[in-house]
Amino acid sequence: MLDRASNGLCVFVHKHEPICSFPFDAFVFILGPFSRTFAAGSAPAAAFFMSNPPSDAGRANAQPVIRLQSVQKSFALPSGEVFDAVQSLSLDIHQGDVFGLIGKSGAGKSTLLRLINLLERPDAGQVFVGGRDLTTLSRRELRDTRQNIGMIFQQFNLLQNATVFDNVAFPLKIHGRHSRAEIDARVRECLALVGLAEKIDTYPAQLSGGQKQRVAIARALAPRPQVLLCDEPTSALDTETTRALLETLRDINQKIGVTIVIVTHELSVVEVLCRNVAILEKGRLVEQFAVVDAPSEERKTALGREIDELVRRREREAREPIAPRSVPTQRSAQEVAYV
Ligand SMILES: Nc1ncnc2c1ncn2[C@@H]1O[C@H](COP(=O)(O)OP(=O)(O)OP(=O)(O)O)[C@@H](O)[C@H]1O
Repeated sequence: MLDRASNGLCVFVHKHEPICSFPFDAFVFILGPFSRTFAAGSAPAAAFFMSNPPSDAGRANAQPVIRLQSVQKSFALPSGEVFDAVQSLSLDIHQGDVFGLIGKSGAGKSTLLRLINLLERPDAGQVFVGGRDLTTLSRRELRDTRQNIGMIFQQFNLLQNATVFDNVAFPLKIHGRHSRAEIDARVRECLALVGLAEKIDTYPAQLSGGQKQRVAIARALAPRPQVLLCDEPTSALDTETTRALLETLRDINQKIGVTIVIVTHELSVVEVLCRNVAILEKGRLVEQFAVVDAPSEERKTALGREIDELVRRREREAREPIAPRSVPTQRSAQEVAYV
């Protein structure tokens, strides 16, 4: 049985005992795509999966996989005032891209990301994913269309009392239209993709933070989405684990062409992973550019200039010859001999 707790957590209850819990919106999001009501005419998500990212030339003419048109989102504050979190924002993201959303705390990054799958419904504007305007869909149609949009969260949101296998299989089982053999094969495929094949029978508590996030990625990819939304996926991870996870995300993007949209406050994440970036200030898009482009003197924002500086530094490091080994001094040679 499922219950919604007052603290916003979704709790699975058996004989009045809570079995596991995680944020309600995460549950709605994971569950949503796997309704039994898969309409015959809905977006053919599977057809998109395993497609290669188009070339830059092809992308220039292609329809964006995500199109936000003048989206607006406000929240009512306890004081009675209205806070404009996202203000008349338009944005195109193309198939196969790795797209970063950055900005200061409170700039509206997470709200914007959640507008893409309608975890937040815009007060105005349109949200197109895979060519469908999500704002016009019925609840049932939206559930079906969300098959096409995976999402991972900062705190992983795994089912603690389920094995890695069951966590990844969860969305496929709920959908109810896959055979056991299909689910088994798909779970193994996704775990191999994130480098966790050997952890299939372990529980989340036995995994490191980085491994938990990989399980979350595998679960998000299980239904073969066209888009993967990542909300601060490395914020709870140390530097080394972050680097490994970014490599995994890049690898996934290159292997299966899934479009990645990532919210982060770490500029190094943008520099290492993203092809394009949008900078938000007070709910508005103030700058957008291709990270791979040569640094430009025309950057409008401090964050844009900082990303340029990171790119320049990386280029300098790549050009610099490897420093020659220092010749040991007489003293250090003695120390080596002593050891
Ligand atoms: N449900 C809500 N009710 C009221 N205000 C909200 C709600 N969700 C977000 N906000 C407010 O909207 C603004 C933007 O929030 P959002 O989480 O999108 O920002 P962010 O750029 O992701 O910030 P951070 O980097 O700190 O996570 C913030 O001031 C936040 O307090």
